[in-house]
Amino acid sequence: MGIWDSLLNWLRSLFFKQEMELSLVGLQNAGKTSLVNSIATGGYSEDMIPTVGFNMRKVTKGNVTIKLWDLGGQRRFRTMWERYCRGVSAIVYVVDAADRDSVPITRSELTELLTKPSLNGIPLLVLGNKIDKSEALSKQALVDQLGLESLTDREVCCYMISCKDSVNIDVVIDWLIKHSKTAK
Ligand SMILES: Nc1nc2c(ncn2[C@@H]2O[C@H](COP(=O)(O)OP(=O)(O)OP(=O)(O)O)[C@@H](O)[C@H]2O)c(=O)[nH]1
Ligand SMILES: [Mg+2]
Repeated sequence: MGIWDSLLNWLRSLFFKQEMELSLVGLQNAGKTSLVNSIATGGYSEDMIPTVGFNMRKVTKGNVTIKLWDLGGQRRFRTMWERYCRGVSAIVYVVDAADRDSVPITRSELTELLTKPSLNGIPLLVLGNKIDKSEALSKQALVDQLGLESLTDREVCCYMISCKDSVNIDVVIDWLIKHSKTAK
């Protein structure tokens, strides 16, 4: 590579390099840590350890460096969700779409989180995970049961995914990259 090419590449990387910060929230066992692994390496494991508190991971996709706050979903950790969602480019809310009994709780936790004034206007990506399971809800059923259509004061998007079978992980990454421009 000539010196001009190197210089051009360097300039390009200066202008196009983007950073974003995201928080992953949702009930325990929804698959948040599995999603981080899926985005970072495409790996998947059945033997996951529940997240205690939170983990931070940095993942680079193309020119975008994504800082991910992977939060614990057990009840005792939910009070810290708001703190880690402040100032992020997007909130990613992961739902176990195959655990139908937990949907009312996940809805009330989401509603509670979104009432926080500090999180006003932050885009929300809702992911219905585990669609490899036959009992998983359809996208429309999940949207209805979570009441997503009534959320009108921010951008809301919903995808159905499987970390296990790597379904729609590419669509999630595209959505994240598109939202990196608003990174602080
Ligand atoms: N069938 C299926 N199982 C999944 C999928 N994604 C995650 N799991 C399983 O769900 C369980 C919980 O996954 P985690 O990623 O640890 O869930 P989490 O949301 O991080 O849980 P906490 O850290 O406790 O909040 C693990 O046994 C995973 O293997 C999926 O797409 N399909
Ligand atoms: Mg976890």
